Amino acid sequence: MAMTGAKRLRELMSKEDHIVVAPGVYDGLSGRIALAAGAEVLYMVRPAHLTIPPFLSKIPILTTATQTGAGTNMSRLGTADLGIATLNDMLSNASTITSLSPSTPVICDADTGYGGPIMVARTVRQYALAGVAALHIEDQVQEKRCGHLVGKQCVSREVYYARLRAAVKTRDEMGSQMMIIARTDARADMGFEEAVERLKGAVECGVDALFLEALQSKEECEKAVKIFAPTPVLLNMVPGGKTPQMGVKQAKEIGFKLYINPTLGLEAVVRPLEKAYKMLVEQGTDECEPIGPKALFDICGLNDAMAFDESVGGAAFSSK
Ligand SMILES: C[C@](O)(C(=O)O)[C@H](CC(=O)O)C(=O)O
Repeated sequence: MAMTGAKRLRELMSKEDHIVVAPGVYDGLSGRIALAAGAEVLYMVRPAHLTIPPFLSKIPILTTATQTGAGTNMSRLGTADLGIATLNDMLSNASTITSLSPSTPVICDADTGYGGPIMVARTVRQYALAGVAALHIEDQVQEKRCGHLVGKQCVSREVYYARLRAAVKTRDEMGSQMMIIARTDARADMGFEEAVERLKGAVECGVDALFLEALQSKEECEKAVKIFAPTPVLLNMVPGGKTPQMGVKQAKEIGFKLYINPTLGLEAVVRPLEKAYKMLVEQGTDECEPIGPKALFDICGLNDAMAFDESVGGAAFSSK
């Protein structure tokens, strides 16, 4: 099985003096836009039958983003990040995103794994088959919520480790290179020390990287990176969340190997979209600066799809 995205992500993660930056994407359009913006890593990939659209051909192909759970809940289901998206919702969204550019590593939220060890195994298998480069599994209860909300509850260490062992064992049995990232949400209600102990145990379970959710200060960030070295540590930068805001440069200086900003794409669209819809509803007009339908579809590979059709003898889009 080709695991190009996973292999690339491993290469990137092992580069010295390098931090992988993965902007959060939540559907095909946000994925396309992140790719065009030249992000280093996305949560996504491209179908083999499509060549690179001209507007993308000048940007580095090796881009990475993260498929955000919050984004899938909000964008696909119109629900809050309360663990409402199921494996099938996440998987279908992940497949959409990974299909955009197969050489691009896509990192996906796998929440709690969606059940006991047998279900975690199923999740891991399905994500790997969908071309996901890395996923993270956490220790929240099934009725989970966004890691930056209050009132989180965690399962016992034993239950958590069974999830992680199931993930690692399944991945290994498949011969997949997909990375397994252990996330703990214990910091909020159990404290920093418990979160650290949980992740130490996670390393024993054979995971590849660590995600201490909602770190509360710069000092905690520094401590975490130091304690777990050489295991790579991810920083989850949520604008307005529990972790002090820091850019990629500072995160890299601290020693994080992976920087995700899951809600960036959501934050960027909500207010402008709200404004545009309101204007039409309330004033019967719009103030957008149109780029027109053709340019809109070009963002999603219009030219490329038409060229493909013609190259195999299709006549529907031929200009002749
Ligand atoms: C990383 C995360 O799990 C996600 O859904 O992308 C969320 C992000 C968010 O809701 O702010 C998280 O729990 O941190």
